Order: sequence, then C-alpha cells, then structure tokens
Amino acid sequence: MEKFVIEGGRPLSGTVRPAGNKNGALPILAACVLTAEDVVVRNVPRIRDVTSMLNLLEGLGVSVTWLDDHAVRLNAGALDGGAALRREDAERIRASFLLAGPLLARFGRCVMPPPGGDVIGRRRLDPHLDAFRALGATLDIGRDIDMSAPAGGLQAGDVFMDEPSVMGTENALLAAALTPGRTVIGNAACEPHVQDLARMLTQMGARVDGVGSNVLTVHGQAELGGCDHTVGPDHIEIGSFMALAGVTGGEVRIVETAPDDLRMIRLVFGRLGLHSELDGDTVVIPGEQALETSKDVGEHKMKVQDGPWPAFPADLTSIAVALATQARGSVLIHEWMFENRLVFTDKLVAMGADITLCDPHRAIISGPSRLRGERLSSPDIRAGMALLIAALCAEGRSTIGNIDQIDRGYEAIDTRLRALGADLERIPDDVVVAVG
Ligand SMILES: CC(=O)N[C@H]1[C@@H](OP(=O)(O)OP(=O)(O)OC[C@H]2O[C@@H](n3ccc(=O)[nH]c3=O)[C@H](O)[C@@H]2O)O[C@H](CO)[C@@H](O)[C@@H]1O
Ligand SMILES: C=C(OP(=O)(O)O)C(=O)O
Repeated sequence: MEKFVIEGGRPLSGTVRPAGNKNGALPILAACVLTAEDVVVRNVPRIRDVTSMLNLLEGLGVSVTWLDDHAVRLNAGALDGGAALRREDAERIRASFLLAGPLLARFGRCVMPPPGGDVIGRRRLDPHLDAFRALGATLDIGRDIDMSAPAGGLQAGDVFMDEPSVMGTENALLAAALTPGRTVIGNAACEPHVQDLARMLTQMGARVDGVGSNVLTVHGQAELGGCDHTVGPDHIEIGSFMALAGVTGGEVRIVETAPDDLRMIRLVFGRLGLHSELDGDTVVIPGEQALETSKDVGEHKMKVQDGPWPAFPADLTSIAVALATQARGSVLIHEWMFENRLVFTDKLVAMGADITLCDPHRAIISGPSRLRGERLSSPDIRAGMALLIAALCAEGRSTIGNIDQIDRGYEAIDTRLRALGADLERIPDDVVVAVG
C-alpha cells in the first residue's frame, strides 16, 4: 500500500489533458464480449478499474493486446460461455456487472458474483435485473445471480427503468444490441458515457436511436461486428482539475475536452465563484480568482443538488464541497443519490473547514476557511480527490492513505499534478511522516 505526501499552498498552473472517461471505458471494454471480431478501444484511461475489467475479460478467455499506452485490442472469438467470472476480480469493481448483458445475450446464460465498487451507500441492481427480465430472461437470485435466456435467446421488447440507472441502462443497451429486433428503453440514463457506449454499439452494427435522450431505441442484430472506438474525455476528471485550479489559484488550461458535456459543471462551479472560459475545446481557468458563492433571488442560500444527466453529476459533489470551502459565503450541497458520500466531510472539518453535516445527504459549507495539513485517508475515489484538492490548498503537509481508491479512477494523478507544480510524492504506507 502507498500514500501521498503533499506540501500544500502552491498554485497549480499549466496545461493538462483529461484521460478517457472511467465510466465510459468500462462498459465499452465489456462490449467486446458481444462479437467474435477484433474490437480496438482508444483513449483508455490507465486506471485500476480498467486493469480490473481487463483481468475479468482475460479470465473469461478474451485476448487483450495493448497497441500503445492507451489503445487496446480485444478479441472474444475464443469464448464459448463456459468460463465463469473470477469472483475476486468481480468483487473489485461495480462495473463487473456490466458483463451480464453481453454474456447473457451472446451465450444465453451467465452467473454473476456480487459486484464491488465504492461503498458510498446502497447500490441497487434491480434496474439491471428488471431490464433482463423484460428481454425474457429468468433469474435465480442467491448470493450470485444466475441468469438464463429463453430457448432461442433473449427477445427484443419494451424495457422501462424504475429509475434512470447509469449501468442499468448500459446493461440493457448491451443486451439489446445482440438481441434481434427493436427494443425500446424508457426512463433511460443519458450520461456522456451512456451516449458513448450507444455510439460504439451503433458502430458494431446495432443502431441506437435517441442517443442523449431518456428513450433509447435499439435495433438489435443476431451478430455484431468489430469496431475501432475512442473513449470520450472524462468530464468528472475535468471538473476535478477545474476545482483544483480554483482552490490553489493558478491558471490551468484543460485541453481536448467535450465542451457540451461541461455545461452544468461550468454553470454550478461558476455559481460557486469559479469562472472558466472556453477556447475551442480547451477550458481555461484564469488564475487568482476570489471565489464567492452567489445567492438565489431573494438573498436565499445557494444550493447544489446532483441528479441524473444533464443535472450536476453525483460524482462531483465531493469535489464541489472541497471547492466551496474556499469560497466566500455559504452553500447547501445536497447529494441525494448516495447515503454515505458526504460522510468524508469530517476529514475536511479536521483540516479547518466550516461544514455542518445536516444529515447523510446534506451539508452546509461556509467559507473561505484556512485549511491545515492533516493525516487523511481516502474512503472512495471522489472523496479521495476532494481530500487531495484540500491538501493541495492547505497550509503545511498532509498525508493521504488508501490511495488505491484514487488510483481506481484517476490516471497517474501524482505525475500529472507534479507537472502542474504540485509538491506531491507517493511513498510506501509504512514510512512515518509528520503532518501539519
Ligand atoms: C461504473 C459507473 O458508471 N459508476 C457510476 C454509475 O453507477 P451506477 O450505475 O451503479 O449508479 P445508478 O445510476 O444505478 O444509481 C446510483 C444510485 O442512485 C440511486 N438513484 C439513481 C438515479 C435516480 O434517478 N434515482 C436514484 O435513487 C440509485 O438507487 C443508486 O443507489 O452511476 C452513478 C450515478 O451517476 C455514479 O455515481 C457512478 O460513478
Ligand atoms: C462511484 C464511482 O464509481 P463506481 O460506480 O465504479 O464505484 C465513481 O466513479 O465515483
């Protein structure tokens, strides 16, 4: 195990290119199981969750060949449906469950161990299972979930999600793509990564209409072909770099973004006082901004609430909390999706932040606070990044343990932050370091 040692208080400045979207790459890699032909995926982020997904695929018999640092060729031609998912790999990531749709559609049966992922509250699988049932599957639910398609395979049909679950929609898309006929997915999620997967499936031969909306129509095929697909930029990582620039005060340029995916993030961060500009597809965060939260009409306290796309992303609420600690004024942050995501704010309080946790879903942050270096540990990917942001703007030295969590979703974050001027080192966990 390793930890980060951070000397805070330095402005970060320079240019950074976002990695490919973690939550896009995972379903896109899983989609290779749908075809016996080669699938080439480019702009793959080199993060732990991707390694876990590739281990799972290799365990099933998929051949995995790296073409360069970020491009991988996958071939699932040798699969016959006989191999089981390795339990320890499946339990490592939430996205392991994304293999259910492709396996069920191609082989008519799969046995899924419980998936892993961030422990940030209750995480339902019901929308996934409802979708498979709507396509004709029968399920035997124990600790593992054993799913079978009817004789002759899944049947195209009408799927209506009980909530716009991101991975639930992706699993429905993956299964429907290899199910001949027209499947309509209603109340679908439409995050950028869901859109990216739909575009890839279209390239493989299953046309998906309605991409970007909450009704997707999939024209599934009995066979799908290979493709060459490039994963889109990670808007959550871009939001994280924006907040980092804002709290440390340097000018940062984030190149090769998808500006349309950043509208809500720029709007909400703008209301937290963080001004950003677009220069083509580059996001520019000017340096030395005096952050100040705006008020709603009538002098009411500003509120940030996440929601399904195109609302503010749940995965950026922890980052928004860290940003708000440095803004003059106060803001209510309401993370209504996940029960435990705001629990980490006690660590920011220990650093000197003024945060009142009203209940597990709502926190009031008043700022600006002078943060001090602390001994910290990362409970999940985004809280880990929020703590890193806080440590980089704090006075003195901090350490952050359990950084496997950060490495799950952010590629070579220490190297990339050092290139922006951060004083940050990765050292073995058992080396004792004074903080403060
Ligand atoms: C690998 C991956 O892609 N993970 C992402 C995916 O997880 P995942 O696909 O698991 O998340 P879901 O969209 O299924 O649901 C998230 C949670 O919010 C609840 N919920 C969700 C939507 C809704 O309208 N009502 C509701 O109550 C669900 O019950 C669940 O507890 O989407 C989440 C929500 O954007 C992100 O935080 C995760 O990073
Ligand atoms: C919650 C997240 O990931 P996962 O769904 O993979 O646990 C995240 O990316 O913030």
